[in-house]
Amino acid sequence: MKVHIIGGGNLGVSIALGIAKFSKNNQVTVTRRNIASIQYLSEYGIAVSNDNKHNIQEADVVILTIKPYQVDTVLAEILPVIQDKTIASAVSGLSLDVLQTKTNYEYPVVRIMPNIAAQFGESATCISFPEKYAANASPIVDLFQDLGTAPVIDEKLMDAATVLGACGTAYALRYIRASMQAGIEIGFDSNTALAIAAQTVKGAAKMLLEEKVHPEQLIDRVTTPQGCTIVGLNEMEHNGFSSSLIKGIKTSLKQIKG
Ligand SMILES: NC(=O)C1=CN([C@@H]2O[C@H](COP(=O)(O)OP(=O)(O)OC[C@H]3O[C@@H](n4cnc5c(N)ncnc54)[C@H](O)[C@@H]3O)[C@@H](O)[C@H]2O)C=CC1
Ligand SMILES: O=C(O)[C@@H]1CCC=N1
Repeated sequence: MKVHIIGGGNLGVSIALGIAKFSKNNQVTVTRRNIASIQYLSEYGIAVSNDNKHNIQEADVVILTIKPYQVDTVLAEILPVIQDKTIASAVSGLSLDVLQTKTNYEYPVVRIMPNIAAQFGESATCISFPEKYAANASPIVDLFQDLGTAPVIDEKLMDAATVLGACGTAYALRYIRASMQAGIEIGFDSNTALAIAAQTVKGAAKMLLEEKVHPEQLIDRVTTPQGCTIVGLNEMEHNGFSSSLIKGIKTSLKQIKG
């Protein structure tokens, strides 16, 4: 499959690199208004252009990784030249209904919500589409499975998926940063603290994903009675650790829903 990504910014570039590295059956081109900062993608065999219509004719799928306020301009430019190509949108908050209205119900549409770990084959990409476009969506689901996991979900959960799966990258990184700061305070240099904190999160996530158990079952294995883990965990909870995460995630969701 040939993929044309419009919007070579943070997300567009991470998807393009992910495809080049992990999805050998697919080819990718990228456009952006100012291409100076993404010229290096050509080293990965990714053609870049500042013309959204360049390379678009050869594409099977057009992926939109632009900001919500850029959608109308881009659609006005590309719709006259893309006939029945599938449009896959990663634009946050843009529902399939609104996208279909903007495209006059004439194009197969798919909503995708990847995260920037696509570049490392580790995105959690939620996908939804109208049932009538299942056949068009199928190769897109396959592609994002190459870039991590790609569950198909009910569209009413796509905003929630944006928060949990895409914003979630930032939340996880902030946890790592806080651990690193604490690590420095208790004696490590910053590089060592970061390496330990990041690997510990990677290990915890890997155990969860492979053992498919509730996190608390693994926490039980770490918390020695009257030991140092449980007193630290309880102190964090007294200070609102879980509560602040839950409140933050709900606030992010409110922001998307407007
Ligand atoms: N950054 C992330 O982690 C994620 C972002 N998203 C969504 O993806 C979209 C893009 O987000 P980012 O990549 O962070 O933004 P960004 O600002 O880094 O990327 C957007 C890119 O589109 C380009 N662009 C703007 N107008 C254009 C046009 N007319 N033609 C071609 N290219 C144009 C810009 O130059 C920019 O490079 C947003 O809707 C965002 O909500 C979704 C999931 C994760
Ligand atoms: O912060 C944002 O609005 C975008 C959507 C998901 C990740 N970044």
